[in-house]
Order: sequence, then C-alpha cells, then structure tokens
Amino acid sequence: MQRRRLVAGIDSSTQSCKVLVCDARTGVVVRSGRAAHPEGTEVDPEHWWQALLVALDRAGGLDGVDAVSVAAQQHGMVCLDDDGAVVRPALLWNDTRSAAAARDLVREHGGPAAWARDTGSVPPASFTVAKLRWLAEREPDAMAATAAVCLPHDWLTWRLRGCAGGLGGLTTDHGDASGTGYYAPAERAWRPDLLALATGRTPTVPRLVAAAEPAGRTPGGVTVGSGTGDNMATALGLGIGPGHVVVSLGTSGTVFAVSEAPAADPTGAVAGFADATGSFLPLVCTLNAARVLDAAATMLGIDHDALSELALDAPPGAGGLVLVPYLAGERTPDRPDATGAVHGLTLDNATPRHFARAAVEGMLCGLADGLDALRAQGIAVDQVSLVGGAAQAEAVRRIAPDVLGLPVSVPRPAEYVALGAARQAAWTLTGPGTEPPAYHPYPGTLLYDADTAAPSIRPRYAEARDHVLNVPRH
Ligand SMILES: Nc1ncnc2c1ncn2[C@@H]1O[C@H](COP(=O)(O)OP(=O)(O)O)[C@@H](O)[C@H]1O
Ligand SMILES: O=C(CO)[C@@H](O)[C@H](O)COP(=O)(O)O
Repeated sequence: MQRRRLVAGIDSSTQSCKVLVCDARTGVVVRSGRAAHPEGTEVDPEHWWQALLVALDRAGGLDGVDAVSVAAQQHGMVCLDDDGAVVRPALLWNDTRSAAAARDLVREHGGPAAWARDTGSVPPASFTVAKLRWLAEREPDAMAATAAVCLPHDWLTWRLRGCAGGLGGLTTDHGDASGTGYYAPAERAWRPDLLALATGRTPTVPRLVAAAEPAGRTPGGVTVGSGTGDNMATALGLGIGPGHVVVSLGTSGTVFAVSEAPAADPTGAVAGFADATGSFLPLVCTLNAARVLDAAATMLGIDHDALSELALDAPPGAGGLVLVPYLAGERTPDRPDATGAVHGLTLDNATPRHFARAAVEGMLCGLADGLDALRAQGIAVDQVSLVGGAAQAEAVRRIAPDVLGLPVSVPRPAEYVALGAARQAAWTLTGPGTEPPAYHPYPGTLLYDADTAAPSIRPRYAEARDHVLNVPRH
C-alpha cells in the first residue's frame, strides 16, 4: 500500500505562528501547533523563526512530511547584510512611521495614477517600498548595510532551507512580491527602478518562484514551496473562485476576491495584488479589525464571549452610538494619524451593551466600505465568507449581514492561512502544469442572513467617519 503523503502549512501572521500538518491529497489536518509572536509593529525576525520552531515542534515536526510552505504577514521589511544577518528589526505592515515617505514616493513617481498603472497599487505606509524610503532617510547607515531586502515569508522560507545559496538563494512568490511596491503584477516582474527610487541603491531582491514550483529543500530533504502572503494563502485555503469575496478579521481587516484581470485603482483603496496561483487578488486592507474588539472587551473588563453577548443584547444601530474604529491609525482610508472616536453618545445609549454593539458595527463598517471599493473596481460580489480570529464571535457573524448588506457564510473556524500554505506545498509535489489538490476538509459552513428589521447602520457610521476624516491633519 502506498504511504499517505503529508504536507505542512505554516502561517506566520502578526500575532502568532500556526502550523498544520495535513494529508497532502485531502487537506485533512493530522496534527497542529502554534506559538505567540511578540507585540509591536517592529519585530526582530528571529522571534518569528523561534516561534516557527516552537509551533512546528508542537505539531510533531517535519517527520514524515513531504513538503512545506510558509505563508506570512505581507509587506514587512526584512533587511539583510552581506553575511545574511538581519540589519535591524523588521518594520511590519501596520507600522505607520513610513506615511510621509509613502506620500513623497507617490509624488516623485508621478502621482497615484502612475503608481496604480505601474504596480497595481498606490503605496501606503504599509508597503515595503515606503518603509525602505523611511530607512534610507532616517537610518542611512542601516540602509548602507542592507545588501538584500525580503519579506517575512521569504526570510522564513530561506531559514527553512538552511539559508542555502546565501543572499542569492532568497526566493519569493508573485503574490507576496506584489505587496512590495517595486513589483509589477501585470508584467509579473520586479521594478528595480522603483526600488532604486526608494533606496538610492539596488539591493538584491529574492528570485521569483512560480506557483507550484519548489523554492528548494530543507537540509533534511523536505521540499519547500514558494510560500506566499497570508491573504493569498487564505484564498488558496478556501479555494475561492470568481464572485466569491472573503472578509478576513485578523489583526488587519481585509476584503478580497480572486480576479483574472489585474486591478489598478488610482484612489488607492484597492491594492492590485497578484494571487498565489497566477491570477490576481484585488484587496482592501484596514488596520483595525480584531483588535478593536480586543480593546472594547478590555475597556469593559470582560472577555470576548461576554462582549459578543452584550453586543447582541443591544438594538441594531446601538441606539445611535457610533464607534469609528481607527484605533491604530488607518490605511483605508489612508489616514495613518487618525484616532478612534465615539459619536452620538446620549444618556440612553451610554451602556456597556450599546458600546459593545457599536464596536462590532464600527469594525464591520470599515470592511463594508472596503466591499464598496472592490465593487467600484468592477469586482462581482455574489457571496461573502467571513474568516479570521474575530469571525469566531457570534455577534460578528450575526451583525455582519446587516452591515455588509449580504448574506454571509462562515466556514467552520479553522486556520485557513496555514491550510492554504499546506495546499500550496501539496501542489508543489505535483509541480507546474498540474492543478492544486481539491481540499474540502471542513464541512459545516454556517449561513447568516440579514435581519430585515435592522435599521440602516451605515449612513450614521458614514456621518461619524467623515467627521473624523475632516479633522485637519497636524
Ligand atoms: N471569539 C473571539 N471573538 C473576538 N475576537 C477573537 C475571538 N477569538 C480570537 N479573537 C481575536 O482574533 C485575533 C487573532 O486573529 P488571527 O486571525 O489569528 O490574527 P493574525 O492572523 O493577524 O495573527 C486576536 O486579536 C484575538 O483576540
Ligand atoms: O497588510 C496586509 C494586507 O495588505 C495585512 O493583511 C497583513 O498581511 C497582515 O495580516 P494579518 O496578520 O492581519 O492576517
């Protein structure tokens, strides 16, 4: 009898590292492990590596595993010197200190329309290109010491491969590369001119590896897939097709779809990413999702289950109380210096339950704006799937259809980023020219419908949001 083949998928996201070891053919999870990442928007990549080793160990290691792939938080700036050592802690996607650098770059390369045309996106502070410009201006010695620049998943993939080939052995995939700001998704090629514009130099960038192509092997001989960004991996894990939109509520809130055509939104709301299969992944990202609920629960001194119960005990619209959720600044809309705000407070709605409801509604309204931005780019929206840590809250699932204006399906809670990475690893075993295996490992998707009696929540939110956005920048 043939031995069952196993694959490992790794999700190195903002808050933690998760590992799934799965049956290569079906995606059924055989074993799993996780480990926490440190807090903060600037992190020494060594912490990710150590968390990966712990999570992998908890998942039983790579024993019997035929292939492994890493998916990770997008955009993070990992700078390496000539010897391959990390030059300084990585600036993460949610670090906004590069906001002015992003604005300068947009102007210098001819404005938003030119960036959208050339790279599919108008780079905000989150993109690697803006972080590199910040580095060149603020830490020129670190920039001078930077011989190569790569992304979190590139670096972890290289470490898994024992750093084989030195800096020249670094690899990436087209999906994650499309979040750098120096890559053209429509041409599937790097834009060294834009890297030079940001840095004044031409550091080495990783070799682009196609979908289903291996990046190499671990020292123990396990095949290593190209890996990808965490959102691209979610799309692979869910196996989404045209018309199917995903709303992911992790540290970031993302709204995305798979598309056959590259996006180029000059308003900057939609990032025109590539996906991990050779297609495209138009995506809207907010800086404020699960942590808005974390903060609301902390403020009320309760846990997530109690927050969810309270929110469901308050009327739709929270009696006019509106929470604008820009707690970490915001990326969409591009207001890195914005702060959160509470509007419409009255004696009647000044209760924990109204506040809990306003937190859930405010977080979801940010994503509903994202859905509108995707539609404005001609993306069909027939169905919405809700995933990520905050999708586990019953209040989020039940309120989401009212705010998003669509029925919402909630796939069984699972680690879809890690599952997508595992699916990519399995695909690497069959190689280019083949289809990825069909994974249906999680029956039990729940469908939530809109409450037809719910008042419209979004107009009030839009009023409060615009009030916040109209506060002059200082
Ligand atoms: N039941 C729940 N209700 C609301 N939020 C939750 C719940 N369970 C987990 N979370 C939140 O989800 C977040 C982690 O989600 P995850 O998708 O793993 O994030 P990331 O991929 O960014 O690391 C944390 O902020 C956590 O507090
Ligand atoms: O910046 C983006 C997408 O452009 C984020 O979605 C990051 O990729 C982080 O993801 P999570 O840790 O929130 O999953």
